[in-house]
Amino acid sequence: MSDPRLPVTIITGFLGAGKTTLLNHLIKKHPDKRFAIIENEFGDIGIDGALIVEGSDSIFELSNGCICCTLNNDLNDTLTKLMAMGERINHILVETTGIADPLTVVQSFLTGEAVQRYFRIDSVVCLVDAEHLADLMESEPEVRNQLAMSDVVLLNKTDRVHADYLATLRKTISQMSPMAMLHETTFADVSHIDIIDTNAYGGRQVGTTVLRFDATHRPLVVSNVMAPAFEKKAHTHRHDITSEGFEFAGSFDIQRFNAWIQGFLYFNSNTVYRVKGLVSFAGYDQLFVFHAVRGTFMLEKYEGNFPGGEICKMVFIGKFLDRELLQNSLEQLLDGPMPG
Ligand SMILES: Nc1nc2c(ncn2[C@@H]2O[C@H](COP(=O)(O)OP(=O)(O)OP(=O)(O)O)[C@@H](O)[C@H]2O)c(=O)[nH]1
Repeated sequence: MSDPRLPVTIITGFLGAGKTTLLNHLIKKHPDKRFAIIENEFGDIGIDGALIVEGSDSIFELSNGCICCTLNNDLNDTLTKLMAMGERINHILVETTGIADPLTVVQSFLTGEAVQRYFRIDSVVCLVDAEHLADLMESEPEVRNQLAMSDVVLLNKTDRVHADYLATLRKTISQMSPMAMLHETTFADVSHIDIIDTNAYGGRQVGTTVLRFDATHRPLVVSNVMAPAFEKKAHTHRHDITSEGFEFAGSFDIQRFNAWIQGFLYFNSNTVYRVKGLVSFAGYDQLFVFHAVRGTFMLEKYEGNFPGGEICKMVFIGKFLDRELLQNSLEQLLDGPMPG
């Protein structure tokens, strides 16, 4: 008998690796699915929700924190709401923040009898940015945790590195995550790869001895797959990465913006990991999406519904961010006479 529980795909991967891009591919690839999406953003100004293509009526945004620590209770509340939605959904996609430890997110689905009875983790999918993996493995412990917890690894952005280098990356990844299925992708294109309903997580549990079963709880047995009852560890990891969000009711001058952002990213590429924006520019009657991952950036037309008006939302994620300096710099980019 097939497992009647609601499958959950957890999408992890460092900042800018391609998680939202994958999510959009999955929605388009599976028009038959009634997805609920849990979108977690590290910052008070949410942008990712606006970047998700049409196809799901149920998007839960958990912003201003990380579901692996401060927002863990919010995640539990969301799971309670999802349980009440019944047949309206048949698969859950969770996009974690780029700095989340997926273990804690996984634990949320394995803690509490009602949750264990209702949900099953289908797989933990990790997006890897081929261009930046080597540097990030050195500086960001979360990247190692994300790889270690994954059942499926998508080595993404293969267009950004030399083909010979991919062999080295494959070796590094298989050392960190020997049990994961590894695929190479560009723009997280999974049209030829099965990601949904692979039961990779359950498959991993059968016969594995690395997960510790807590003898004080009776583990649920469903289709011969044991769900381990994790002991919730005190969560000690500390994010020294911070996020600063800004919102202006106005438009940027495109030339000032271009000149400033290029210099800013060039001089701060070691500390600014990610910049996202939804921006209007003076003289253009549409919104633009701005993405920067380290020094690389792109600007594209916003395809979603835009009620009109002028708005500029920018989010910066990195280390040692100076809010006041950023605020002053962005104000100078607004259309009109340069402020004092
Ligand atoms: N060159 C290239 N760019 C990519 C690829 N995949 C995604 N991108 C771009 O990388 C940027 C970040 O992609 P997202 O999907 O937003 O990344 P994310 O992991 O959701 O980012 P966060 O939510 O900030 O952690 C966007 O501009 C994407 O278009 C790829 O394979 N190659």
